[in-house]
Amino acid sequence: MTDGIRPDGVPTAEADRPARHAVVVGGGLAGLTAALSLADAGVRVTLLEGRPRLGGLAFSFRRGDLTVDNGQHVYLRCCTAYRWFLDRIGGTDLAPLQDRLDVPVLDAARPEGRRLGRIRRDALPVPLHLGRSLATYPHLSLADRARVGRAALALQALDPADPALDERNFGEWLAAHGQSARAVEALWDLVGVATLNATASDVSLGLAAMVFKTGLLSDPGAADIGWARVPLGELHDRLARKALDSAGVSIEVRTRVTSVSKKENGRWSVQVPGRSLEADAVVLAVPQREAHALLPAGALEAPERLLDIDTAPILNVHVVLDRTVLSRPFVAAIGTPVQWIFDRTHASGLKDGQYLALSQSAAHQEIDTPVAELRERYLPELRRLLPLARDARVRDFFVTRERTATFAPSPGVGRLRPGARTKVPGLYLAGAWTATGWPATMEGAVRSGVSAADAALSALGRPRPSRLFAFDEASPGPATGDLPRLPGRRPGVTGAFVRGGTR
Ligand SMILES: Cc1cc2nc3c(=O)[nH]c(=O)nc-3n(C[C@H](O)[C@H](O)[C@H](O)COP(=O)(O)OP(=O)(O)OC[C@H]3O[C@@H](n4cnc5c(N)ncnc54)[C@H](O)[C@@H]3O)c2cc1C
Repeated sequence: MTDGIRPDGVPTAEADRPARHAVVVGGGLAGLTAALSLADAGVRVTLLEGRPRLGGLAFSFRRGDLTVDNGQHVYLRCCTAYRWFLDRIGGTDLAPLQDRLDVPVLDAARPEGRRLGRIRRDALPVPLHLGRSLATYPHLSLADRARVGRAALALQALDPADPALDERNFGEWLAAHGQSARAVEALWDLVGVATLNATASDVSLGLAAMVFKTGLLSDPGAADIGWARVPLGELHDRLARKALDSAGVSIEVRTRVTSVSKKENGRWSVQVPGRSLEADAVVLAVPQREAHALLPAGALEAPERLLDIDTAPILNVHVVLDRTVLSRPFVAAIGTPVQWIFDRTHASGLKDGQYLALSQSAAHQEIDTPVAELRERYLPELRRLLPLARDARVRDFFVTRERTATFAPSPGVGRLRPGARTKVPGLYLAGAWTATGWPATMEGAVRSGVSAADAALSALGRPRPSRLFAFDEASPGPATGDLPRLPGRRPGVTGAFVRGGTR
């Protein structure tokens, strides 16, 4: 008998003894969620993070008087787990959602005055909620608009959990469904590159179907956009730390875990420089390469698969100007290398002028380009897109580069992503790269943390805390085992809107 669990999976009296200790490795959103969830269930939790701060890939830093996010982050109304997380840490009001989806899209190639298109929704049921917006979208021809409508209906009929779809290529599927290069640029990639961090030709059809069905074709309000009106660090570091503290989690930053091993007494030993911690359960909430390095032998059937999960970069170009040149909180762009522009002025603490962040996803070509070259490329584009920028003085220009921002959503990636449970009792995996059914997002990270906590709690014989995020009953939640997902089982997605309260 191991870890207080009989072979038939029933917790023993041993498992019920108080103050079981769990160590969570990694203080990104997955680890924060796992730690909070375990502590809420009465488990004694230690959270170990290698960096000096919490928040993982979604963090802030200071640059002079500015507080800068490493990269613009948004979420959607359908991101019910991330919304639960915001609520749990007391951050909901600091990262509100739009009342209704409204994305201004500027086409730099069109004459000034005729550049603006809008992707908006109205209150009609799906798919009619986007019908009016599509019918009047100026960046597509009439014929393209009709073909987009037909492709959307075909997409709606796909089952994203079908493993065969994961092997197929979204770009090829779009071409086979009559989508022109223009439709891909002005619509499918406009949304897909920002959410999946890859262009359609590099994306698994299963993941693309998941994103478009969940965001645009499931519930009228599903794609309403939310973003932090404060620096990310305010949410994912300060408020998360406060919530962890009051839940009794012991937090150690600047503490890098070097190995994890099972002891003869059945407990776990977690090695950090100079000492080791003993635990009944360990959650590895670190990126896939780090997880591979820390996994003890036999923990996964094919651990080398983790190394085949590729990564994709995101570049953010930050421009501080002496005046306001963009009157909206954000715009998307086509006909230019610029992808999305966000107004960061208020969140950064800038007192006068305007601070814009250009969020450049799937930035393989530019991730190592020198700042001076990026400046030469992006300032003229900004001036081309935003007429008021032409007379503005640039006060500061800098870039942030995240080389491994997300896992690459390539065809076939689904079979590489393990669930929360490993083959060794007491050791669990979390991270946006695990088998959540979602692309690499804050939502996926939180869902993975909940799944890992669920798996650990059932092994420790602890009841699930009532305040823990509930995967919808119609969809049992992400796969927790190291097993291939079954056709027809879309974990945590089909019912994702039920709690969302859309309007
Ligand atoms: C620029 C950028 C823009 C993005 N935009 C969006 C967006 O708009 N919307 C969205 O939903 N998502 C977005 N994402 C993705 C999102 O940030 C991630 O999917 C999510 O934050 C991943 O969380 P995680 O906990 O799985 O992993 P991570 O954040 O990578 O956390 C892992 C943690 O483990 C720590 N660690 C690693 N090894 C060890 C060790 N040995 N010991 C101790 N600690 C260790 C790391 O320091 C890190 O803090 C973006 C990401 C980037 C980089």
